Amino acid sequence: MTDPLVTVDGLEKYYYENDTLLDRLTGAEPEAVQAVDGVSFEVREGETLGVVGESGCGKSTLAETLMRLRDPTGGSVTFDGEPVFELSGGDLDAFRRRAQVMFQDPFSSLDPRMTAGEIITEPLAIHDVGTSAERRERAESLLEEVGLSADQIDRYPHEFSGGQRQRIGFARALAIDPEFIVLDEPVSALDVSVQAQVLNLLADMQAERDLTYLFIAHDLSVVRHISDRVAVMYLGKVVEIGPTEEIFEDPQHPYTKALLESVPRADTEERSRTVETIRGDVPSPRNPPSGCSFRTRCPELIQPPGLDVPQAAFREISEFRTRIENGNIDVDLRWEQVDDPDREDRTAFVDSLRSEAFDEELPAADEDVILEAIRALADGDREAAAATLRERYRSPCEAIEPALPAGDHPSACLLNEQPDEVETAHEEWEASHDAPGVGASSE
Ligand SMILES: Nc1ncnc2c1ncn2[C@@H]1O[C@H](COP(=O)(O)OP(=O)(O)OP(=O)(O)O)[C@@H](O)[C@H]1O
Repeated sequence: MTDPLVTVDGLEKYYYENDTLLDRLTGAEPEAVQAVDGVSFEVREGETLGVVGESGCGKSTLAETLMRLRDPTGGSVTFDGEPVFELSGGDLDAFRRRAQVMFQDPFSSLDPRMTAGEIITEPLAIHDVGTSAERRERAESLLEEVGLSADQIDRYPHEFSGGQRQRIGFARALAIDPEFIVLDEPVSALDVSVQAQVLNLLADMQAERDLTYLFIAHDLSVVRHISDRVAVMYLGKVVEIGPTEEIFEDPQHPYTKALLESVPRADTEERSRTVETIRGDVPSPRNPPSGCSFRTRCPELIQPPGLDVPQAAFREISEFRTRIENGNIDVDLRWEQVDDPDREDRTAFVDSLRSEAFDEELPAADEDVILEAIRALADGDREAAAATLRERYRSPCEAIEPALPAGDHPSACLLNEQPDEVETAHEEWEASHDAPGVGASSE
């Protein structure tokens, strides 16, 4: 289980949505959706690497790009020593036989006009393997292998249940005897009871046929039992990767910890504890946050040197800052809410926004700074409000981009061990921000 079968190195897939002729004529910069943004990992022979992350974090784009179903915008993939994006002719054909993909939705990924037998044998026909009688025989035995019966070969997808359709999809992926299968959310659309059966089938087949899997899911509990290692993705990047038990027992990245906190617990004692789920929405991959992309939702955001606000309050301050920086506070609406069309009662405006934005008690010095910022907003000076908060509350997490160091269980977080260049940048940043309000505004 040590040799890598698949090596993904700095893989990048940006979608350029606004790259129209007009944009090109006017010289407008195309707006990139940074769906996969510099992903590196290995899948070792015979193992299952689970990839998890919330919807939209780039899992399917990663799968499709590494299978060469989409063109990458950067990086490379190596399959058994061969550079996948440079293959052509017979070598590309061989790759397409050795690596298969099985998609999520059992209701849309199978062609409704084809019988189970036609669906399963299609890859064999494409690659011109066997006579049609041999292919039919192969489909019958595959149906049996995946827990269906050979006499269902002439039925259409609508005659099968969701779990049975996934079995057909899996039989199709197995038809050509691949070594590597990308399973893209193979059980997400199924009931929990059926999920377990399909997962068992995947595990049995892997053992029987020495398969290597890349198993994609948005749900950590699904990958736990089938994966040897797990990679956690957030906004197009891998933020942590490691052996499955370590990821579950000793998660390193605040995002992984938050994902684990949101997994429902079986045991009652644990179920009753306070579970802090991940706050806020995933930022747009068109405009990901600077520095660490998880910082806008992170419960462990690092404070600048010399500042020591209780963490919950710091988080509220940071969220308030983000709203101001992004222009997400409607000043006109706030004045309407305080019922002051002449905009004279600044105190009412300040009290109203202060109590809406903060549940936490703030230290006196911070209370003053927050009120100063809100007064600037009341005066219509959003930039002054943003600058006031930026000066005191700028976090290294927004200035420095963490990276995955080498090792068995790395995580991309400034709180954890980082590659030398990131450590150095962090130290230099700290040195130039020695106390709240000192030097911070120079950036
Ligand atoms: N063809 C496309 N053109 C432009 N943007 C796209 C395209 N396909 C996906 N995206 C965007 O890229 C990002 C990543 O999408 P992707 O489907 O890879 O994520 P995912 O983690 O697989 O999500 P899900 O689990 O919902 O499928 C999303 O913001 C999505 O809107």
